[in-house]
Amino acid sequence: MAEHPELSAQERAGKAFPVSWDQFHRDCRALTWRLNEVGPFHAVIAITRGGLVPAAIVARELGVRVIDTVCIASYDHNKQGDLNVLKGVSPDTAKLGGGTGKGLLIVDDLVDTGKTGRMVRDLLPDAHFATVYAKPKGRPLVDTFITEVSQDTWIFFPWDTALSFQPPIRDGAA
Ligand SMILES: O=P(O)(O)OC[C@H]1O[C@H](OP(=O)(O)OP(=O)(O)O)[C@H](O)[C@@H]1O
Ligand SMILES: Nc1nc2[nH]cnc2c(=O)[nH]1
Ligand SMILES: [Mg+2]
Repeated sequence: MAEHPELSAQERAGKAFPVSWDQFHRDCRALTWRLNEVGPFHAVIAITRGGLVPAAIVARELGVRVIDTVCIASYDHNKQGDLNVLKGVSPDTAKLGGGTGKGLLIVDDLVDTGKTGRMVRDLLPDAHFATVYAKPKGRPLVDTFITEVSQDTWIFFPWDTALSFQPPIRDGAA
């Protein structure tokens, strides 16, 4: 970050990895196949907001109906600032996890630098932490993930994007 402070994380990333709804759904189902070998889980905890969509799909596939959130804000659009825990797990969920998160499944869309992952690990050290995508810096913090992308890739999620015209590759499209 210090090398190009004027650039956003997205601009520094360079490569774009756009993900469609269909692809995301398939990746979440693939994640659940792996998680099904690890559970059962008492509850699913979504790291908002990006974790809400994968958490809904994973909870549906695992048959888990207790769903909680940890609300963390770090990137303001695409620049990472200080992490801010706006809401922790509810007392009911904390009790299910024996205080340390044992038997709880934390879900997020991705790990990048690992700062968010580190914070949830500190909150619930014995919980299982799953993400759909992982970049190398954050990967050691995740127990289960599906696809690794390089650190200089920016993932575009379907809820942040819309279909738009693309110029032909011959004319210089990326
Ligand atoms: O590994 P890190 O470098 O911490 O980055 C990963 C986090 O960044 C994004 O969330 P963001 O803070 O942008 O909030 P959002 O989920 O509400 O979009 C993403 O959903 C992860 O939670
Ligand atoms: N959408 C999106 N948000 C992020 N937050 C941290 N890294 C990323 C990324 O690659 N894509
Ligand atoms: Mg997030």
